[in-house]
Amino acid sequence: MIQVEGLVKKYGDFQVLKSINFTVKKGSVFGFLGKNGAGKSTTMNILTGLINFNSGKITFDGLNFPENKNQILKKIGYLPENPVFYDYMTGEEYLHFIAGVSGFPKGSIKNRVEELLHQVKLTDAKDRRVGGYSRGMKQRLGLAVALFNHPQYLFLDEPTSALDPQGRLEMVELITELKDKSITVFLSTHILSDVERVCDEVCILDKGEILLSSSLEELQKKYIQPIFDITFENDCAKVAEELKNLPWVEKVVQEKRNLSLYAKDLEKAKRELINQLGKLDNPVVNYQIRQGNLEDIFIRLVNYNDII
Ligand SMILES: Nc1ncnc2c1ncn2[C@@H]1O[C@H](COP(=O)(O)OP(=O)(O)OP(=O)(O)O)[C@@H](O)[C@H]1O
Repeated sequence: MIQVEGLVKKYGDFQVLKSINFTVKKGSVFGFLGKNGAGKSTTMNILTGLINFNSGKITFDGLNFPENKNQILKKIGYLPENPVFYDYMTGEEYLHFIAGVSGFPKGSIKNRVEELLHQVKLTDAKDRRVGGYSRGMKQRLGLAVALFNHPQYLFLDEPTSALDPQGRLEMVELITELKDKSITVFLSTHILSDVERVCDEVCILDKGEILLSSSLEELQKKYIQPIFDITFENDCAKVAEELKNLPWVEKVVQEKRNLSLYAKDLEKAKRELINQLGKLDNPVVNYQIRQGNLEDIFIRLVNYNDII
């Protein structure tokens, strides 16, 4: 278990992390979410010992960090956002190189490399130069590096954000397989559908503060509610302004002719919305009530429109 209490990080006068608290349960996949600049990489860099922090307490399985840094780092694997390789080496050579520099027992290297290449599905590409790998393949090679020493804790910084849908799917599948091996995964991302697929716990960081920390299941129970999606014949910015002011409306998100309405009082919304729409001079061409997902929760909690 990782416990973070009152963690503060400052750069000069700028407080990047404003006394944050969270717990990562053993064996869970912990989704650490936030917009660009929220402080995700800073938190990961602190937890993986790359940078210091100003105040607060961090423990890994009850062991204080950084007092027991060397002991703790042995249990950690880290895949940075943009892993860097020697492009002239093949995937297999690169893993042998990593084994050498990390002091892995010589007699076991060959087997471990083979095992990892198989695990990250690069066996067929092991003799190709890394320079010719796709981004997805490079991320998977980076994952193999992070997994080399059988870590108990794996930190993945935006592992899917630069990938195409196929690459993302492959990475998410690999993370799901790690869950079965009881590795605790700390996954920083802003791709909400990936979080929904693979995470057990979710923590939302916004401007250096934790907005919410909960299991995905609780979050869905508490926040997921139906959403009214309406398409108009014409741009509906004016309609959105009018609806926003109604007492039973929580939030309205509008783009061109489309509008999504989140209701404070669902029963009232079901009855009143139709009446309101009938009074407008902008005809409705589509109206549906849809079950919300994690993206909708985010839109309600923070303005995530710029990243989704
Ligand atoms: N070395 C530094 N010196 C000064 N400010 C920094 C430094 N590193 C990060 N910051 C600032 O701290 C804030 C948080 O940055 P961080 O990289 O942790 O965010 P993030 O949530 O990981 O965002 P992204 O998704 O863009 O990587 C940003 O405002 C950033 O400009």
